Amino acid sequence: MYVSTKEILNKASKEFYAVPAFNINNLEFLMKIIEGAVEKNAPVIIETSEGAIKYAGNGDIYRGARLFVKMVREFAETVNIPIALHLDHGKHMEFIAAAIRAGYSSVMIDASHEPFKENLKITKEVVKWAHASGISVEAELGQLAGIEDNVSAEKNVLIDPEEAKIFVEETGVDFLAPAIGTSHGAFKFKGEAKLDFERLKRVKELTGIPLVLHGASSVPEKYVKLAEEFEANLGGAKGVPAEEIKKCVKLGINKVNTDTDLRIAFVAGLRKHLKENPKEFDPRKYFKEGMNFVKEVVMDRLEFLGAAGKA
Ligand SMILES: O=C(COP(=O)(O)O)NO
Ligand SMILES: [Ca+2]
Ligand code: NA
Ligand SMILES: [Zn+2]
Repeated sequence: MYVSTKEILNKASKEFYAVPAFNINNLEFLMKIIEGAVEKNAPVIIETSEGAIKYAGNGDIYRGARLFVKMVREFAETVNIPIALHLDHGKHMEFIAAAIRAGYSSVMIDASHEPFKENLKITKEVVKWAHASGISVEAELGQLAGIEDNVSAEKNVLIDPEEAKIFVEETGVDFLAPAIGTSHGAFKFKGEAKLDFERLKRVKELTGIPLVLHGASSVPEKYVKLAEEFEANLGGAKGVPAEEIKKCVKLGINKVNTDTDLRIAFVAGLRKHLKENPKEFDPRKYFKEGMNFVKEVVMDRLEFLGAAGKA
């Protein structure tokens, strides 16, 4: 079923488990995410960044958004697990407009690089606008270091729990992404992962709404090693250990954004297959191994987040 993200996340918030939000850019990743979620009998959130929409629409934003809605709805309406489609890191109004018009389940307005008051103002407008079409909204407070699609933040600016309370009350936002120490991409931490659990606990207490963990890929050693065996160069790649993410779920994280792990799993399989099958030129064959690794990551994540069996 194609459902609202709010429905999926309110249930998860009540029962203290989390649902992964997997980023896609194409059919191949979408197929394996759905397959994995069906096998795990789990709800799943599909999300696309602004870059993914530009990529799919070949620059035509509305066409890209519409293509993803049609692909995801086609899958959702033929399986009996709840599936939502979410605009990830919406920063420009034309993407938010396209996602709302195309029929996304939810949109993120990411104005977290703006000063608090500005972020609040922008988010409040988007909430009014999206809610008028029955679409739920995610916003972000604080900044994740690293590249966020087209905005690069130098350093982590952690969320202020007291500000979060005011922000949620004033904007009516449906779910909130608190910056608590993660960052996007494959190179997250210099040393050990350090997430501010106390701060997360406080944000949940003061807001009481579903919370989102960005930059939540674990960058599993297994796929990094395999990719490097076949000439990848991912030296120093480091993610958030699954145990740390599980602690976040216990403290109130309900949506766990995962992009990098699928990319690394896929490229490991692709490199391996191409190297081992120099005669192969059928994409249905040479994509297969990487697609199966994507499915492995999906099923493992659904399991450890507690979403398995919750469809
Ligand atoms: O936050 C993410 C994904 O983060 P990763 O790079 O850790 O997969 N998307 O919005
Ligand atoms: Ca941001
Ligand atoms: Na998001
Ligand atoms: Zn993110």
